Amino acid sequence: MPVASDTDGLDEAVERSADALPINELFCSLQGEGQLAGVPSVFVRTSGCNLRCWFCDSYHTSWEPTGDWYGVDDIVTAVAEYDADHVVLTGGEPLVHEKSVDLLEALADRGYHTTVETNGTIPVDAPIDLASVSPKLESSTPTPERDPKGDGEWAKRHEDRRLDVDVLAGFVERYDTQLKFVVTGPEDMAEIEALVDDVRGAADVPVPDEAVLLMPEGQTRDQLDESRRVVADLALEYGYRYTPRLHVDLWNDAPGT
Ligand SMILES: C[S@@+](CC[C@H](N)C(=O)[O-])C[C@H]1O[C@@H](n2cnc3c(N)ncnc32)[C@H](O)[C@@H]1O
Ligand SMILES: Nc1nc2[nH]cc(C(=O)O)c2c(=O)[nH]1
Ligand code: SF4
Ligand SMILES: [Mg+2]
Repeated sequence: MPVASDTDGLDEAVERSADALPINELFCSLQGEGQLAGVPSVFVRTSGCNLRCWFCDSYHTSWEPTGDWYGVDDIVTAVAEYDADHVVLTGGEPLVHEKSVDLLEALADRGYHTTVETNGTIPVDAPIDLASVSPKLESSTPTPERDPKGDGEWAKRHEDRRLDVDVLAGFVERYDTQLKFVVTGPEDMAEIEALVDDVRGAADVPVPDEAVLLMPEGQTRDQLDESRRVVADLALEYGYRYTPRLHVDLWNDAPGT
């Protein structure tokens, strides 16, 4: 069923989020992205997002959100069916849902290592072992030409919301954090450099270059064949870290991977 597309509206989804989480999918795979790439992990994908990246690889959590509502205990039970001690909470944007904090607390109580995949626009206080923050660049904005659904109706809202340096600095200060940028080409680098500088200026802890990850844009193996080498060369040139999209390399765009 359709679920929250945003946190602004007083729709049924937001009311329901008071006692449950809208889950789009829950599966076990290898972490495909970032510093824990290759680690067997259970993925809990919530539905609903406050942004609309034109390239979103999880269309049915953002542009057309769908999912079913589950209580935290039921989610923990489903996670425990798998033989993995890492859990990745993702979406959609998991932090639009207050109940994500309860889920993270329940997972931490049971000894799981938790990663949260987030766009870094919503502050949170929760037991998070790795904050995998993916700040959204101008190249993510759904302009009329790039909008996968309409004629750019979301462009302004996306632009207004996509970056908050103080919120990003809060993640860096509070959690072990990786800043994982989706790179569409060399034109993204000036914005990445300026943003990393701004976060360094706002945070009272260091942000080492190895915590800044460049990830090629691409939802399919064919798309990554075009982008991964360009982005790897940019990582070498700028001294940042490259991250593959291992799951796409291995399983292309198959669901549940
Ligand atoms: C679907 S998002 C969900 C979490 C959160 N909303 C976010 O954007 O970080 C999960 C990860 O996939 C990345 N991503 C989404 N679409 C992508 C694409 N077409 N190519 C590369 N990475 C993509 C996001 O930047 C994020 O790091
Ligand atoms: N294997 C695999 N690794 C991932 N790392 C982050 C993902 C995400 O969608 O947040 C993801 C995903 O969807 N699959
Ligand atoms: S912020 Fe994440 S879930 Fe939301 S549209 Fe962008 S990539 Fe998709
Ligand atoms: Mg994914």
